[in-house]
Amino acid sequence: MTSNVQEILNNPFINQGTAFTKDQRAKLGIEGMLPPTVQTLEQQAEVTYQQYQTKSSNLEKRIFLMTIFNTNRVLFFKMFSQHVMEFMPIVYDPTIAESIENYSHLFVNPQNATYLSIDEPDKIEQSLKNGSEGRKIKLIVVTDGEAILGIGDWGTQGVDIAVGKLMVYTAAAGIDPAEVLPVVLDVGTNNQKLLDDPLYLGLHHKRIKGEQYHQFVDRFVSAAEEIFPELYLHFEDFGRDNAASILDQYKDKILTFNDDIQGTGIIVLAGILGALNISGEKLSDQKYLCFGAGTAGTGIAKQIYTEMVNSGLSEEEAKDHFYLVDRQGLLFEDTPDLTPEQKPFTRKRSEFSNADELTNLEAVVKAIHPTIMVGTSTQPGTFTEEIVTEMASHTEHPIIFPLSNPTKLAEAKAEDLIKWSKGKALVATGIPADPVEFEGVTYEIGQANNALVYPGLGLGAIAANSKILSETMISVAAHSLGGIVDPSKSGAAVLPPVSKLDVFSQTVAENVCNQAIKEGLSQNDYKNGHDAVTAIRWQPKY
Ligand SMILES: NC(=O)c1ccc[n+]([C@@H]2O[C@H](COP(=O)([O-])OP(=O)(O)OC[C@H]3O[C@@H](n4cnc5c(N)ncnc54)[C@H](O)[C@@H]3O)[C@@H](O)[C@H]2O)c1
Ligand SMILES: O=C(O)C[C@H](O)C(=O)O
Ligand SMILES: [Mn+2]
Repeated sequence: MTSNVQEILNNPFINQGTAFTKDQRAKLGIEGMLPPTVQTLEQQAEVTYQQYQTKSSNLEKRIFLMTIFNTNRVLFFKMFSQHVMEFMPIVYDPTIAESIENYSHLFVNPQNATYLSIDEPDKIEQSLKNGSEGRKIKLIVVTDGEAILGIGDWGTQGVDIAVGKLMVYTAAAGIDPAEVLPVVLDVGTNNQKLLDDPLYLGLHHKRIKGEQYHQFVDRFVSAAEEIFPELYLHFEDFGRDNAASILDQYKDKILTFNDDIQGTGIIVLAGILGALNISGEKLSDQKYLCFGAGTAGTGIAKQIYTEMVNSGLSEEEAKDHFYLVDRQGLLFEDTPDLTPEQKPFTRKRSEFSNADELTNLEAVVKAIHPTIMVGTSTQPGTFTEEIVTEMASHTEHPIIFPLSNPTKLAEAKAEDLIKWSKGKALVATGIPADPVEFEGVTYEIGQANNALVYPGLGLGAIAANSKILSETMISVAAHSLGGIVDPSKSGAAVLPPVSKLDVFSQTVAENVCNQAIKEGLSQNDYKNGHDAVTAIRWQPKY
């Protein structure tokens, strides 16, 4: 049995370590259990950051930060707030990919996550209660690990994406870390390497599909809604066969969000609006090419289509701006194996004299002359020099977003895109990219990663205790990201910088919350978004 005293120092939600004052130490009965000098949070953050700097690899840095996270949440988030730009790629994408791939072998602590097994569905309710330990959970990030970033199926090891996404929620938008719960639905894995590894910590069987899978997901959703009545339920990295159908099943009934579909849709729309602000062009003049029409690719296309319709185009007119390319090449009405999300954006073969040849990206780019090309294909290096120069020869300001994560999967590097297009391309990448120097101009590269928007969106929806997440709340979020970048400056980024993440998350949250209030979706008494958001925003302090 653990004594109460030990529980205090082992509970990251209440532990303050060396910052416990003499009075607190006496009251809590922990005198003599810490060195005598009482430190300030600032001193703790300083000494911990010094230790962090001695770690040489990014993975070691992440592992070190996780020990702080597991020991003392306030200290962890204090440091995160002081070093946002530096910590984002360590805590989150791309380093998180390495941590997921090696999870079972690196395991030391479950990080207050909840692990649900499809083999024991009767334990869902109790497991959620155990995991939350009486905390009032308002935000769950759940994954089933099937499509982690672009690295595929990692089974139970995918839990780290839920943990990492939640860390960014708190760092960016001040969601109280005691009110969140990372959840993994372990339904098996088709990753043979994991199945063959006796040390793999998840279920050692293939993924269960069909009715049993859907019942398990539904039972989890019902239990979570029942146990945590004010819940915002965030789905992350589900596979292409399930992500959109699960969202459609719940989006009009509960407050839920799919990050890969909606979060990515919002950030890419915001990036395109930023790019058009720089080029002075109109959205309705653009030709949009999606490369990799899976969960994210079709989610983005739908968001941009919705924006076109909202700005006055008919549905038919708006659809005519889209071209989707997947494994089969350009997607036509009669292409085999279309997903339900791809179908609305397919083309007619009769539009092209060489339709049968449009089986690869280069041929499609030559045939359609896109002005926007967004990569969510998981295929590295596929935005080649030939393709980019061809695109740039037909449009003054090609908008090119290689979004596949992590770094090793990106369709192109920002530096190459700027160079190949002779500085014409307006670029954003999924992972952080350094500024690019080209012919005397410094090009800032925006990060089109849903992390720039999901925290503010969630904070706004939670502050409103909204009934659902409406399309207009989503659209408001996309439009909130303008204004921070000065588009008249040469080489300006298409999106605001991660260094201002906390500032624009607040703007997004207030606007989203106001929209919920306006639509009558809010279930609390606040009259405006500013008050509602400010009231719940958590700060790292003792
Ligand atoms: N930057 C961001 O915020 C962000 C957000 C979501 C996803 N992503 C990235 O996008 C990528 C895709 O994620 P997803 O969740 O949509 O996965 P997904 O599996 O649903 O979609 C990938 C799609 O690419 C297609 N594809 C595979 N090989 C191809 C090829 N050779 N040519 C054309 N298409 C091909 C697949 O058939 C599939 O439709 C991942 O790398 C992910 O990290 C980035
Ligand atoms: O996790 C990220 O970095 C973004 C996105 O959700 C992805 O799946 O790639
Ligand atoms: Mn994702």
